[in-house]
Amino acid sequence: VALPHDAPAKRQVSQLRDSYDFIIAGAGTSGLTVADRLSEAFPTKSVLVVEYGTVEYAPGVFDPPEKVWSGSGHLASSFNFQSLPIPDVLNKTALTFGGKVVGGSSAINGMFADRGSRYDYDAWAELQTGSPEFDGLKSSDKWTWEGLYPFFKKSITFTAPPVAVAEKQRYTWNATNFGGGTTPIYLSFPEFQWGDHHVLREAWRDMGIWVNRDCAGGDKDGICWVPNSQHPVTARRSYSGLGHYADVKDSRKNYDLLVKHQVTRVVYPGGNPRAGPPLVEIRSLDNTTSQLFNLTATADVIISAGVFHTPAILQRSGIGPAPFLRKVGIPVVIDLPGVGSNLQDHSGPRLMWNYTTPGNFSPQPDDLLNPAFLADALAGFNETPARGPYTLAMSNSAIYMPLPNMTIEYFPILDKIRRISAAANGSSEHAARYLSPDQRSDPTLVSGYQHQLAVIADFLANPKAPCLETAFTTGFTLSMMLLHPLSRGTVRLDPKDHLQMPLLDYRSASNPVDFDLHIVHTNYLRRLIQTPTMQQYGTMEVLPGANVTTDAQILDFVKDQMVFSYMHACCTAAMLPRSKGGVVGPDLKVHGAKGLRVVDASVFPMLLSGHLSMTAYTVGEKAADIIVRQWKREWGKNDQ
Ligand SMILES: Cc1cc2nc3c(=O)[nH]c(=O)nc-3n(C[C@H](O)[C@H](O)[C@H](O)COP(=O)(O)OP(=O)(O)OC[C@H]3O[C@@H](n4cnc5c(N)ncnc54)[C@H](O)[C@@H]3O)c2cc1C
Repeated sequence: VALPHDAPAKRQVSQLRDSYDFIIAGAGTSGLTVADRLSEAFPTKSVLVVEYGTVEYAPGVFDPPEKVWSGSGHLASSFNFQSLPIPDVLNKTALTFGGKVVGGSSAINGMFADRGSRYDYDAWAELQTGSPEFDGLKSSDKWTWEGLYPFFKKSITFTAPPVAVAEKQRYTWNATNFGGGTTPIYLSFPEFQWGDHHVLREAWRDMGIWVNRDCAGGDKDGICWVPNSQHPVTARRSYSGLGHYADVKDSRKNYDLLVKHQVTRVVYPGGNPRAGPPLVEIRSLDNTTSQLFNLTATADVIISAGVFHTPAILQRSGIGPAPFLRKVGIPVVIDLPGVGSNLQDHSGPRLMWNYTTPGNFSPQPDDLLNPAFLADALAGFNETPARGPYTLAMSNSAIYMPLPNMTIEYFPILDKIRRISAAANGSSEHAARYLSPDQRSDPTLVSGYQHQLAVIADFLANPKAPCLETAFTTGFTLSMMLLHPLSRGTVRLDPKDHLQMPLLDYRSASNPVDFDLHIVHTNYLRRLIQTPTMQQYGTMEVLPGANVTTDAQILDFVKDQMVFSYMHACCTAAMLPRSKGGVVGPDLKVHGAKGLRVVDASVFPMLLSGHLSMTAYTVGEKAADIIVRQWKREWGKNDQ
């Protein structure tokens, strides 16, 4: 395994070629996937990736020298965002992050390597209907579960655990759903579990939740095991900075990486978006007073700067909602209202408890305070294969619960959503009312949002499509993640300084149906406390707490304890028809622009029933396949 900090990178514009065939903005999860595939497919063509951060060592979520388990670990460099105040939730602010390093967020994330449910991706395709460019796709080219499944497999290499480990931890999986991939993005099951893990899995079963032997094949409901993105032998973090750069760089003379540079915008000479590909304007971050440089791509410019910076680059380029661009003094190149709209993230409060009759939950994180246990843990991490607590990231099992399985009273919620989705213009329930004030008058955004609400209502009615995720982490607490929020936020340039971090308006629970769902989740999950397994340890609820009983009290609890971002923001440059507020088409090309594509989590049309990295890799793989096919046709076979 190559070490990421050994990988060569360029740091000055003077080290670059005169021009490149492909230029990619952002060396993150999707961006490096695309760069790897393009440089592999076209050895005589050149690929440049421009990255804001630099090449760093990216430790796992819990790696030495850490001596106290925190569940977040010492991370590589990140962008730290604080959102604007959230009026519907006590004017609190959301905290969220993004990787600022080669590897992007795959270098700092929780290493929970799951896929969404088949219904998520089929919902994407449903939202994409109604325009010829999407409707005309053959089925393998569609952005459905079936259309993505081969790329999920291609994007990773899964290694089954040794039999003894599988038996000890009772891991189950279906190799068919993982097999075939040889890409060095490694997925594996850790050797170690904290002692309370199997207690909780038992308690989930007491609740009547079924065990799903494999959740990577699209059927994602019940109790799931989830692999971690880590090497099967060393248990070190596996991420795009390694698998799609350091591991392949030596054999790719046509693949360059420029670090410590910000892509500020793309420039269409004469402001004509049909005369592409555009120039890529960058500035050095070693010397921010230095001049701006323009780089030339002959084939495509691909923006992969992540869910917050991708819309910022587009807006600085004059591609975005025209009224906003005019307000902040940017000449409009393409009026595209969807740029920076449709922001979604997983949110929810946490359930907490104490055991009054402690059981034998050994080993527990506190054991690390014992010098002998710690010494063995540190030694185990350097053995081959690695063993012990440092092989476990944060979590690798979770429950995925459909709404009809959590409450029999879900019809009123569906009714509410459907009423909002179908309400006529002018009605007090009309969907527009739930969008931010600057978006309500845009018919494309409203129509796209109406369709999303209708799709979410169908999704929530489906007894196989999950609505709640609760992932195990040690420490007597469980997060109640709302998988398909109805609220939508925005990302906008900071009018005071366009080059700085964009402003995030999370607008959590601006559609109050999200509160209804949080209440269902809380009522449902607190039943865990009363299960025989938990009661044998005298379990007492700490949060919400015994005195919180009515829905009104639970609502107050939700507002008080809400985590606004589980670090799964998406969808701010959605792959949807323009008539539904979309930003890119099925080939990832920005609507109305030539030679400009977006490939990262921004293009997801809607949030999914899982964490995002595996889908970000997969979108990168499918996008690369589309781009390679298009340019192979264009350049002819002899040129490859
Ligand atoms: C703290 C955290 C924990 C998470 N935990 C999990 C998890 O456990 N499991 C999971 O599946 N998902 C998790 N996620 C989500 C997942 O990792 C991300 O959604 C996914 O990796 C995003 O990929 P991306 O390609 O869209 O963007 P990124 O991987 O974030 O890449 C964007 C890249 O663009 C660069 N960039 C930004 N602006 C510019 C610019 N102007 N010029 C040049 N470069 C720029 C950035 O530095 C970055 O390298 C987590 C995310 C975070 C932040």
